[in-house]
Amino acid sequence: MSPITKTGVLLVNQGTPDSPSVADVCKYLREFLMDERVMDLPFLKRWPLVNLAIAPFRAPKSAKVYQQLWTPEGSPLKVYGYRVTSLLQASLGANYVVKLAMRYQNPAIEKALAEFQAMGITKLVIVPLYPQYASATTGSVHQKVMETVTSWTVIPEIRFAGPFWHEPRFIRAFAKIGQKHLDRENYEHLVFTYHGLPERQLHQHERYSSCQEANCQHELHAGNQFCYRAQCYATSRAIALELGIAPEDYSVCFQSRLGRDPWIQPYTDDTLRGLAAAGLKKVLVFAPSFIADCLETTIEVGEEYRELFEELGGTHWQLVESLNDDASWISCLHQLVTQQETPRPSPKRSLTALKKYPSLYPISLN
Ligand SMILES: C=CC1=C(C)c2cc3[nH]c(cc4nc(cc5[nH]c(cc1n2)c(C)c5CCC(=O)O)C(CCC(=O)O)=C4C)c(C)c3C=C
Ligand SMILES: [Fe+2]
Ligand SMILES: [Fe+2]
Repeated sequence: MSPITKTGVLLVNQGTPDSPSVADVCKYLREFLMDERVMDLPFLKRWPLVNLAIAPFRAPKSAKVYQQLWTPEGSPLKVYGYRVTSLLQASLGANYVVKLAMRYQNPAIEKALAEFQAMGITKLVIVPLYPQYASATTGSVHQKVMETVTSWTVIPEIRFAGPFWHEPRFIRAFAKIGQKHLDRENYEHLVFTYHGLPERQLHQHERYSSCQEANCQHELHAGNQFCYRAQCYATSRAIALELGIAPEDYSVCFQSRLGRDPWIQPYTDDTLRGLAAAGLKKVLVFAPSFIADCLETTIEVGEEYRELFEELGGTHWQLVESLNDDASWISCLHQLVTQQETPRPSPKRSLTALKKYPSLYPISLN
């Protein structure tokens, strides 16, 4: 029997409820928020907080919003996930088997990995679909995959691709979609809004990435390369550079705060209040911590923040569509899968991104 030479590719996104019913949303929230990397509290504090307070009270409210988001084919995150999986399979060809998994709920990571195992595949590329690294997202996917394969007799060769906050194909894909809006309307300002994180999680990141700088939003280099906040600012700089937008003409902010603890600032609602107070009325909004439209983009940014901006006197709050099944995004994924390793900020490597986006790495790395 000839050995299996195919490479398994597992695309992994955050996950979404199986249906927009209160019961399924509650199940999803429980699994999601019981992840210690998401709610970084000891089990005895996390369990009652999630199961007795947050999930049962949040589920009915979130279910209503999911009902607004739901399409006839299902949740957009999953619908686009499957489309991207087929398109990437076509792009990579017969030497690869591409599957989709979600970190929480379905399709489950364990099931996808078991299918690869049953096929005899011993070489895997895992692609967490988060452009910027966070322990709560990318880190959690890595952990789940490693926990799953740890009991196997033959542990496959595994490469974790990304993060890809600086990949030129990713930057250009977002810029190209944004440019269509800029061609149609004369926007006064750009906003880059990212999913937030509790501030204390950022400090944990900083310990691991040795980022001690208060101003990591201005610099990204080998020392702070895993700082989520620094990566978000670097993505924004790169997209703005690609579009020829000056630093004073865009703002970076963080959304989706949950609970009372401080999250990374500036908050998106404060930023848009500041823009409205400055008399700005036409704003184009990017959400580049997401690679597909989902609750946090379509509803939170596209509707809730738009309503707030309009109440404050704004006339245009236009969300740039996410990458979804865009051809340049598929080409970015192809590159992430087939390149030997994901380029990182380093003085020794000649990065395409470094040449194209020198301001991403503004300091000496010696
Ligand atoms: C982009 C990366 C994401 C980070 C970082 C992240 C951190 C994070 N999220 C929560 C709590 C919630 N997030 C919710 C939805 C949600 N989050 C992401 C991505 C990141 N989360 C996505 C893509 C989605 C949308 C999923 C969809 O079905 O469309 C939700 C559920 C929705 C709601 O009830 O509002 C919660 C809750 C925390 C606590 C956290 C960091 C610690
Ligand atoms: Fe989230
Ligand atoms: Fe930092």
